[in-house]
Amino acid sequence: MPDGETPANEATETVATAQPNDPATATTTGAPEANPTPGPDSSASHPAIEATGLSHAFGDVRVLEDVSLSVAPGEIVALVGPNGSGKSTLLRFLAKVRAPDEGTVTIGEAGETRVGYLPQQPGFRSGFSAEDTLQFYAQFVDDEIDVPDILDRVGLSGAANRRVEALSGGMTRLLGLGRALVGDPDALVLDEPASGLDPGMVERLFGIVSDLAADGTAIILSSHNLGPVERTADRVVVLDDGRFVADAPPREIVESAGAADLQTAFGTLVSTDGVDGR
Ligand SMILES: Nc1ncnc2c1ncn2[C@@H]1O[C@H](COP(=O)(O)OP(=O)(O)OP(=O)(O)O)[C@@H](O)[C@H]1O
Repeated sequence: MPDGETPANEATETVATAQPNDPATATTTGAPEANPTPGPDSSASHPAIEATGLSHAFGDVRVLEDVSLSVAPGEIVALVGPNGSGKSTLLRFLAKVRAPDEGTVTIGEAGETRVGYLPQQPGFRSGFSAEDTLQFYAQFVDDEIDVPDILDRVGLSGAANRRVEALSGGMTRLLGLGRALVGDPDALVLDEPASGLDPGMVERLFGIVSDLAADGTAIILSSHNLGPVERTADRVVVLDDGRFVADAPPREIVESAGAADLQTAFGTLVSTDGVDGR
């Protein structure tokens, strides 16, 4: 890495993801089975992330109207909704990258829970390799970080020495996931982690998520990939028009909609007339 330069992300929102953490523990990856994780840790006394009464507007565009949500350790919560329904906005609040007009977000107990955040459009400073980039973030963590292991987990071992500006869109997203994993965070906020990934990498991505949850990581992710969401998530929260129109295990949502699958149920729950003007 050239002296005096760093591969720090140019987007301020993502700088907040690098937090002093414990060393990463090894996890395995692979295609997810149907809801393969043991599920949320119901014995945990505190949610990893708790949001209460969040409301927000951009000018006269009301984006969120009094939404509340909690994510338990080991739980996978999928946030789904039409384009422009407010998912990214809510996830920024949950990651504490930005504050809502109203409401509170509490992360764990006494500020001890560490959060990794993958923004919808992760950005990296050009001129540095994928490995150098993760090494940069690893220096902020007290313990030694196995960067090659993180690259392997997100499927980027073969591109470790490639400059970030030469990564494809999907590879850039995987590097963003790798950055979110530095330091083995207790909670992960992932904004469309599967976007732009090929089908094999989508399966791998949800496999990584399942493995992390099985190790106790609380995960909330947004996704338009409703097949993997239905197979992987413990709970699906459907956001439409600034409010939650469903918050239940995927099977319950499908059954209560009398649908064959989550994709079909989604169509009955939200307006699909196109992006609204809220
Ligand atoms: N910084 C901003 N300034 C003004 N309006 C914003 C801003 N960020 C988001 N919005 C508006 O808030 C609404 C919700 O946007 P958001 O990005 O949260 O939706 P989303 O559900 O993540 O959409 P998508 O699925 O397309 O990514 C949209 O109407 C969007 O135009």
